[in-house]
Amino acid sequence: MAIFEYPDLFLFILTIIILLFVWRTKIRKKTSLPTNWPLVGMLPAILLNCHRIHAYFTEILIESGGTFIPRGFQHGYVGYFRNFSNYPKGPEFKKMFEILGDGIFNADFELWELHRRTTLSFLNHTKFYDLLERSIWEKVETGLLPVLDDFSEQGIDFDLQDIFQRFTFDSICNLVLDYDPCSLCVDMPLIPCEKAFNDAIEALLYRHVLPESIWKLQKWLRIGKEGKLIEAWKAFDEFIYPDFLRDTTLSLMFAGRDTTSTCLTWLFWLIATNPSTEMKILEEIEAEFKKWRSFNVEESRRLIYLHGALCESLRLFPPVALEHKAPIEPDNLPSGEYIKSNAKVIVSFYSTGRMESVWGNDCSEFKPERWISDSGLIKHEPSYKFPAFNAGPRTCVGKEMAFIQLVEGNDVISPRDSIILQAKHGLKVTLSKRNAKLTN
Ligand code: HEM
Repeated sequence: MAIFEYPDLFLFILTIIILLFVWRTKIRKKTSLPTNWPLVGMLPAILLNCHRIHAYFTEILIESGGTFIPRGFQHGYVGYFRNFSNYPKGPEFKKMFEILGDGIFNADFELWELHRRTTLSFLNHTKFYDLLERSIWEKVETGLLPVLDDFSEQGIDFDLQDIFQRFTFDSICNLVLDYDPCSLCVDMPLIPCEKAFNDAIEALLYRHVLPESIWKLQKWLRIGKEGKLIEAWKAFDEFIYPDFLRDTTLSLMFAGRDTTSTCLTWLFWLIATNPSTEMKILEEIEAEFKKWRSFNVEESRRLIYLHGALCESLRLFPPVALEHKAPIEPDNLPSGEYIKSNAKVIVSFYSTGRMESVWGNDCSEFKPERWISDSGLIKHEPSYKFPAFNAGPRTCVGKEMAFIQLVEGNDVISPRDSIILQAKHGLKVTLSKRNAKLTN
């Protein structure tokens, strides 16, 4: 070849090519934006980051100014929305969450309005909060306390997330089915329906990431996460008699079990890794109530710092991390992006909580203080800034109920025991009595 007759020129061109390659690799390393490959589009990057998908989407959104249009794996947009009536959840959402049938989460338009009115009439009933407080407190006394005491006496480590999941599962069954399955007791019985929620939620998350054809194939072959989802479905139908109320009941159980237990788990992880926060929560309880004792919902409103810690946990780890929308009419997003009708819009609540542009430079730090105003009260943040309970007409109807459970869950542990974080997978902890620990 002629070029080999001019070795200097050959070396020069080779050096330029290598430099270009190194430069491109370096530039690419600095960016989180996925490469758009022929045929497979952005799927490889998405699959590589599957294990940290929320964090990955956050990096992408920060880099692209809040709105991102992925290509090649699904028709999709990740960003923010407005104009509620144009943004139902759409048929794609229902396909993914088929397990919830025609319940409130899957419903749009008239059916959703009907569900919402019915659910609110149940939750707004004058006797509801008395009943709720009594039933949660009973669960704390007959379930949570004895189980924690037992683990503490034995000095063995256990999964706190499992405890909280059992706590919220029993509580929600009590309210919705008027039946307490007693999954939270010293024997820690295996109740298939209770465990089925974990498999179902994992499979539903994977459906967001994998192309529809792949998860549908897995479903057909009954393998992987889809196989587990089929088993979970069976467990639900064996637990809740599949009549016309099945979808309503299961949706409320979905809403009430994992959200609150996830929030409690993350809160305790955050407290365990931020010891000064733990001390401040304890000092506040001591200052308000003088000595350790249980407190009711009304009294709990005086615990401003604890409230701030809960909001901070929900900001950093919102249990519902995403929201789906599918516009009826084409629209322009606030960022100016044009979206077609029926495009899938995913709003990331997780990312909103971790944007410097929304929460400031210290957005990744756990700081309950950011929720306390100069006058020492809880700061109200607009729901579009703090969407852990969603924003707009589809705001969570169980927010008050969730806060009651969250506070009662803390009521038990904070004053009594100390948590030592031990290991990964769930939240492995050992519990030791605070007084005993102090005298050691
Ligand atoms: C920390 C606890 C909770 C959090 C963070 C939370 C968050 C949310 C979010 C983000 C949504 C919107 C979901 C969507 O539209 O796709 C939602 C909806 C809903 N939540 Fe909660 N939730 C919590 C606890 C509860 C509890 C205890 C209940 C009571 C049963 C409940 C009942 C509902 C219902 C029925 C909806 C559907 C509302 C609608 O579509 O109009 N939630 N929740």
